[in-house]
Amino acid sequence: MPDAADNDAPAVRLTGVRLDRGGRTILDGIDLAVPRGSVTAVLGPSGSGKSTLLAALTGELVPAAGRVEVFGQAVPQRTRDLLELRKSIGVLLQGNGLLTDLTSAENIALPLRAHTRLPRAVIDRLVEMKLHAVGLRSAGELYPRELSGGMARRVALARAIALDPPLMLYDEPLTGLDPIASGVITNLISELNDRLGLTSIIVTHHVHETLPIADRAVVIANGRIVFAGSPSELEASDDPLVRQFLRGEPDGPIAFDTARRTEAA
Ligand SMILES: Nc1ncnc2c1ncn2[C@@H]1O[C@H](COP(=O)(O)OP(=O)(O)OP(=O)(O)O)[C@@H](O)[C@H]1O
Repeated sequence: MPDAADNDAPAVRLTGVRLDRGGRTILDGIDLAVPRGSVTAVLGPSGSGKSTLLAALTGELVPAAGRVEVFGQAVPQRTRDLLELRKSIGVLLQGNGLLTDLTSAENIALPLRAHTRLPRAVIDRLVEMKLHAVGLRSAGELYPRELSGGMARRVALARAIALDPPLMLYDEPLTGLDPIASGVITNLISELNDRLGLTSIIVTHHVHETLPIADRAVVIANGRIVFAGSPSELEASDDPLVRQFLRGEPDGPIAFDTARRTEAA
């Protein structure tokens, strides 16, 4: 959890960060500050390094250069310190990650069981509150296979906020959802951010669904940040890279086949 002394630091700060994977540089020269309380959309084409950026925030990936800070503290490398930091970061992964042989309530209780010594009755109450927060009060006894895609995503979200983390990271939270379920999830992300006083970072290529709830947008392409600013500045940008990305055009300054080339290598 953040120290009182770090109250002025941004929720996340990257300074001169380089991230390598499989012996290849994925992102370089990354400077980014995410203000506390904001919702930041990290946009970019497939394979541009959005998930890689999140991996650096959770300490899963150690930067090859530069510094990554969360609430004013450098992301530690020592396992024990890293586990402590991770309690303050809620992550909603692309595939929900729900355990299929546990009910929704049991899934949400998992982080509470793993990281607290709270009595069973208190955990049950907290689980109820989290289900309520995502609008699924009566779904606790359902198994993941009994949930629609949108409901499963909401249960995963309830589990991600189980420990009341001040920082939420969303990796493609809208993938596989129909427009109605997408709307429910984006509203929930925004509402939870405001109501619980969180900071949220949403990695996505669903630009038009995500920008309405974002305070800030960051676009990464060709291994670097090509835009950082407000959603309206993004829409108004005449940077060729940004325009190509927003319009989804295959030809232009963004090398869209980067990921494919890497997989073949
Ligand atoms: N564990 C890994 N080892 C080696 N290379 C990796 C690893 N994970 C990702 N990469 C490569 O790093 C690059 C960036 O991947 P990343 O998943 O961060 O992109 P992304 O922008 O999140 O893509 P998507 O939108 O498709 O999820 C890709 O070229 C990918 O092949």
